[in-house]
Amino acid sequence: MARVIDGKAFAARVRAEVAAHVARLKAEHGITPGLAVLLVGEDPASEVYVRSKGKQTLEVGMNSWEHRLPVETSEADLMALIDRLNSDPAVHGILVQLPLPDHLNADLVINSIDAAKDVDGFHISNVGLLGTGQKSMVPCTPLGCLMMLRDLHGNLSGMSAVVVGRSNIVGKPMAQLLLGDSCTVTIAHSRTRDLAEVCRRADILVAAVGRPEMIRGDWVKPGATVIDVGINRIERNGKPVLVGDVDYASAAGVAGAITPVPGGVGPMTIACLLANTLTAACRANGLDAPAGLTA
Ligand SMILES: NC(=O)C1=CN([C@@H]2O[C@H](COP(=O)(O)OP(=O)(O)OC[C@H]3O[C@@H](n4cnc5c(N)ncnc54)[C@H](OP(=O)(O)O)[C@@H]3O)[C@@H](O)[C@H]2O)C=CC1
Ligand SMILES: Nc1nc(=O)c2c([nH]1)NC[C@@H]1CN(c3ccc(C(=O)N[C@@H](CCC(=O)O)C(=O)O)cc3)C=[N+]21
Repeated sequence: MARVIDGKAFAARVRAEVAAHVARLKAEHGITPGLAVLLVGEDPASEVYVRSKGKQTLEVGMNSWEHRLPVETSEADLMALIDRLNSDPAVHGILVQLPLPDHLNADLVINSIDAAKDVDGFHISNVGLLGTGQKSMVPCTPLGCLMMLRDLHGNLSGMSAVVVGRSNIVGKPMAQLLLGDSCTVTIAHSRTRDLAEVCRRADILVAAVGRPEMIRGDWVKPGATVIDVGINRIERNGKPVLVGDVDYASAAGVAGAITPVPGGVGPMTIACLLANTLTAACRANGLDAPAGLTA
């Protein structure tokens, strides 16, 4: 049976490390890192995440602001708020919760955030910096996956990595980070032929598809490390349950290590958001960001 990678415990360690650095920043430099989260409309899943982010931000000693805006908020009003936060020196990180309502252009909104405060790493400047191997803000979910992989394997150099999914928020940045660590990277997607065969080549298999339990045990190379990014709410025996993009029951029998859902990648995403806010606060004040909490 595969070793289960405990993302919840790992995330708690990351948060403790962030909290220690925050305490030192306050004591030695008088700086308190601050994160502003913007939520437009009332998506129930987003509500849960935003509340959880706010709570954990305060727990590590940072300032937290939540801006809840009505669903009919105009692009101009949202961007005016972002402008204010961009020029507020107490705000080191700005996150606009996605998805946005249809009448708002997410690219336009995200690119109006000061790239140095873009703790999601979605701004076009950060995407370009990551792609060219320069210092940037790195998307939280892929960063969390990378931290777990480095912890497990030490050096990823030369390993064969397959990322299933090519979204801008998970699949593509994940592939860039694995490439940066010298993996041989394949990006698979809905048009990939023989997906099962492609997956079976992976020493590291990252699933970011959004299809409940699509990746089965016989797609997994024996001993491979499986990272399941998927968060799918389905009904089983009449009860709502959370499952990943990997069929855990069959994959755990074949893999060498696997992340569960829940308790795997999800908690690491929020821990990395706090790490990125700390990184942004350090850099805004001309200080180095703590190694180990960045890519
Ligand atoms: N744990 C966490 O912190 C986070 C979890 N998530 C979860 O991760 C999953 C992926 O999210 P996200 O990247 O935003 O999703 P998107 O819907 O943006 O992208 C899904 C990707 O999967 C590909 N895909 C869809 N169906 C198939 C298929 N049958 N075979 C192969 N590839 C397929 C799509 O291919 P194509 O491009 O060809 O359409 C696309 O590239 C979701 O379950 C989401 O909830 C997301 C963010 C954070
Ligand atoms: N601008 C932006 N940045 C994001 O990073 C972002 C976003 N928008 N929109 C939505 C997705 C999704 N996402 C998750 C965060 C935490 C868990 C998480 O903590 N999951 C728990 C379970 C939580 C539950 O029970 O619902 C777990 O997997 O154990 C999951 C998913 C961040 N996202």
